[in-house]
Parts: sequence; C-alpha cells; structure tokens
Amino acid sequence: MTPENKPLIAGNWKMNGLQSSLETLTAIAEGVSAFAAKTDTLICPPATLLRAAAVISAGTALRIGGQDCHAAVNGAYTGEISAEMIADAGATFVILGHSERRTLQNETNGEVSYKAAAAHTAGLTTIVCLGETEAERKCGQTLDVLGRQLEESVPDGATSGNTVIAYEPVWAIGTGLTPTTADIREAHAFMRAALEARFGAEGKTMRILYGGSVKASNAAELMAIDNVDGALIGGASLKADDFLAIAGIYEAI
Ligand SMILES: O=C[C@H](O)COP(=O)(O)O
Repeated sequence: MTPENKPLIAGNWKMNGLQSSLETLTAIAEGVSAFAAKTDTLICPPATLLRAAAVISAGTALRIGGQDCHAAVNGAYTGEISAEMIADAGATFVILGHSERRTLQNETNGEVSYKAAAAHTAGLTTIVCLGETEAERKCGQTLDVLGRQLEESVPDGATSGNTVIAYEPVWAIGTGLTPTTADIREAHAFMRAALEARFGAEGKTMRILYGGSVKASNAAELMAIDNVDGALIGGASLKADDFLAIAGIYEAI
C-alpha cells in the first residue's frame, strides 16, 4: 500500500436495500470520518440507491461503488448499466467478477477483464474478485485458480490507483467459515508475487482485500495478516454498527 492507498474496508450490500436503507448509509457516512486518517471506506449499494448514496456521502470520507457494470459504453443492452452511468451517478468504485456473478451469470475471466477496462476508461476504481470453490480447494487447486483468475480478469492498464483485488473463497461467502490464517497468508502472498511479477511497482502496492464471513469478531485477526489490505464485507455491512466496528479496526492494529 502507499500513503494515498490506505487499507480499504468495503461493504457489498448485494441485492439488499430500499430507500429506507439510506438511513443506514447516512449513519455509516457520518461514522467513518473517525477512521478516515487510517482507513478508506466504501459502500456498494444496489444500483437503485447509487445516486442517493452518492449525494448523502458527498463531503464525507465514505466512497460509493456499484456492484457490476457492462463492458460497452452504451447501447441496446436491456437492463444493463454502463461504467459511465455508475460514474455519472457519483460513484467512484465498481465491484467486478464477484463469485455470485461468475457462478449465477456464468461470467468469465475475459468478461471481467473487459468490464474492468471499461470501468477504468470511465474513471472508476475496480474491485476485481477472485476465489476458489470448495471443490477446487479440496483438489489443491486454489493457487492455480487464483493465478489464472488474476492473469485473465485484470486488464493490462491496471494500476494501484485504479485496481483493487478481493480474494473471496467462494465457500467462505455467507457461511460463517473462513480459511485458516495460514491459508489466507499463503493466498495473499501468492497474489502479491503474481501482481508484482506482472505489474512491477504497481503490483507491489495494489491493495488485496480479503472477503468471506468477515465480522467484527474476526476482523482484527484477518486484517493483521501480511498482504491483507482490507476487507470486502457482505452481511456485516448491512448494519451501521457492524460495519463501523470493522471500519475502525485499524485504529487498534
Ligand atoms: O462481497 C462480499 C462477500 O461476498 C462476502 O460476503 P459475506 O461477508 O456475507 O460472507
């Protein structure tokens, strides 16, 4: 990480959040200012809340992001949202390649890379998600899977300023399960080496988040692991107190 790239605590609301949820977002936007010196914070709400969330967070330390974007600039893609539309709404980040999309939408590494390039063109910072399935882990394929996903999902124009990596073991998402500290250390060290080999100094400082059942109870242990530069949080980001408890973790590390 670099001084301008502090650890990042990001919340992915997934398909959760109505207009009434903006009260929670307001509480988060107000609360993260206490941690802004040490920690970057981000909430990625559903697209229906993006503009309102950007208006609420304007002038605060909280950043807003989308959860996906189309690779095209515009056109006949019913139901899709372009990177430019996310930026136009006032967001500055976008999550791409989340396993729930890779699995449910059969999203490929190549599609993620094209989307990431479009997001960079629109001025967004991408959070590119990677992770092995339980079957791949049991077959000892974790590092092979991560290496291939890194190589094929991250476009050549990636820098530490426009790209964040999120390692999310698929079997740890929403399950309450996490890999061992040793397994997370090994995966993040492997990804760091792969990023440095491909992107040089940019790869050395590109942030690598951990995601998968991060809670206030385990965040300190997880965030203290080498090459873990923050977290991508699902369930624990839906309540302000839960998210702020994790966002403040670097105050104590
Ligand atoms: O994007 C967030 C990840 O899917 C983790 O979700 P979770 O914290 O509910 O396990």
